[in-house]
Amino acid sequence: MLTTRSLSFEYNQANRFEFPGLSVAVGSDLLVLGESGIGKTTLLHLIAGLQKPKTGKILIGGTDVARLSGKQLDAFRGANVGIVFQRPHFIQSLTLEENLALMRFLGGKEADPHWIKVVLDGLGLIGKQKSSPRQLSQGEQQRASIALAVINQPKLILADEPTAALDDKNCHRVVELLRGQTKKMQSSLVIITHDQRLKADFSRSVTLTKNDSLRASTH
Ligand SMILES: Nc1ncnc2c1ncn2[C@@H]1O[C@H](COP(=O)(O)OP(=O)(O)OP(=O)(O)O)[C@@H](O)[C@H]1O
Repeated sequence: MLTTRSLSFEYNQANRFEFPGLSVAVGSDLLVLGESGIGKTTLLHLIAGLQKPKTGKILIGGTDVARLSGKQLDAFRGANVGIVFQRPHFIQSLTLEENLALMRFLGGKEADPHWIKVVLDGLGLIGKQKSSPRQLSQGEQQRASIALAVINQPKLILADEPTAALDDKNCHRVVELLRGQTKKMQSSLVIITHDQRLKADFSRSVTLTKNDSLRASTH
């Protein structure tokens, strides 16, 4: 479960943001849309605890991440937040299953080869566990980055432009996989994107907009 309230942030006078409150229930999802430069990645970084908000609360399963710092925050993020980046982040010298095992270690979870197989199977990657990330196709890499994000059974899955580089067929497939994993693990999913193709796939969306003072609106 994710709830944000009164979130604001500023890099400097010219780049100040006030974000709308978000609420995503367990097993549910939300699409956050907005044009380039509107603050989508900034919002994702605030929710993930990678940047500190100027004001506001970010509750993930009841814990206010805006109040955590240092090691507490790193441990909380590792165990509870899975991030799908636009370009996958792998350690190229490790196989796919070794990357997943390392992610579990970093999240403070026990190595669990059976669970790693279950996740790879669910994402259509079961034959690829011994492959190096660079041997995977672009679509396979994107599914592997979903595997990295969900391997620790996070309370919250954040996806930053996960479909930008994909064709229509793979775009909708990635969304279905993300939603399927979210339901299966009873997580909450937030997808942040400017990819308008996704709008039809989601019943709940928020569009970040800008006017005289930067503000955001909910639809
Ligand atoms: N470290 C920084 N210092 C100053 N300004 C920044 C910094 N990072 C981002 N910005 C500015 O803040 C604004 C929002 O950036 P952000 O990356 O959140 O936008 P975005 O909506 O994700 O854009 P895109 O879709 O192009 O990735 C931009 O105008 C950007 O130039």
